[in-house]
Amino acid sequence: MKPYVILNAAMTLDGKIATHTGSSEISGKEDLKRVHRLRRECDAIMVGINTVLIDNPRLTIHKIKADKSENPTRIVVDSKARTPLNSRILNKEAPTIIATSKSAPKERIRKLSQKAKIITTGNKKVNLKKLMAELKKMGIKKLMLEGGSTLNFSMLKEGLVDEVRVAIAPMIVGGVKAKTLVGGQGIPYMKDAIKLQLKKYHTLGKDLILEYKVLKSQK
Ligand SMILES: NC(=O)C1=CN([C@@H]2O[C@H](COP(=O)(O)OP(=O)(O)OC[C@H]3O[C@@H](n4cnc5c(N)ncnc54)[C@H](O)[C@@H]3O)[C@@H](O)[C@H]2O)C=CC1
Ligand SMILES: Nc1nc(O)c(N)c(N[C@@H]2O[C@H](COP(=O)(O)O)[C@@H](O)[C@H]2O)n1
Repeated sequence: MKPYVILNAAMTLDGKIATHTGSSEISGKEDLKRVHRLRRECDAIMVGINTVLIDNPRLTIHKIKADKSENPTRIVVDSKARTPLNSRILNKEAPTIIATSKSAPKERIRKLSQKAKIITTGNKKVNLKKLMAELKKMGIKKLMLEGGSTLNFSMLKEGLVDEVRVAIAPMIVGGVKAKTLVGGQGIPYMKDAIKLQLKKYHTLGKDLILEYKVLKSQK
């Protein structure tokens, strides 16, 4: 049992979700409104620790009108409990969960537990399947995965993503070190690629929105 997971991101035409310096303002203002409407539909938003360290995101609904009570729960996948105590994700605008592993230092867990709920799964890194099961038990039915590149790969590889929604901005930045929509170790052979089915597409301002269903592998 797991929540229904929607991976959402904005990328340039060359598939980058940030430049090599970490700059990532890609979506146009219309797309940001779409993203925040999607946030409002979800019970939780999940990101990887690097996204927190680089972007210091709020992960609340703040580009459209919404009541504070509508903010989804924020989740950081943070094996070693590195989330800075002054990060915006730990403010009082919404509940926060820090998903850690057994390798996290006890003292960091103690400090973070004063500001967030801690869920520990996995030995060295977070066990995403177990985390998803825990979240479902807690009543999280619909989860928005908001990156970054490394976490997107792990979630797709584990078969935990149900839908992929991307905004393609009419921009190209290049750079071998610039993060792409899906990074991680990658899949060695094209025959083993994660297969998708295009369900919807439309333009939104200057961006092109593509919505895919993830096809479950027959392994
Ligand atoms: N344009 C967009 O829509 C978005 C862009 N970004 C950008 O993505 C970049 C960050 O991406 P990444 O560096 O790839 O980091 P990430 O945000 O995906 O975090 C990855 C880290 O999560 C931790 N982790 C723990 N357990 C894990 C597991 N089982 N699987 C995977 N990761 C696990 C590891 O420490 C790992 O290095 C930033 O520059 C950010 O701005 C992030 C979100 C959306
Ligand atoms: N959809 C989308 N478009 C972009 O251009 C982006 N840079 C992102 N980034 C994601 O949104 C987070 C920032 O959220 P707040 O505005 O601080 O609430 C950022 O950390 C990425 O996860 N997404």
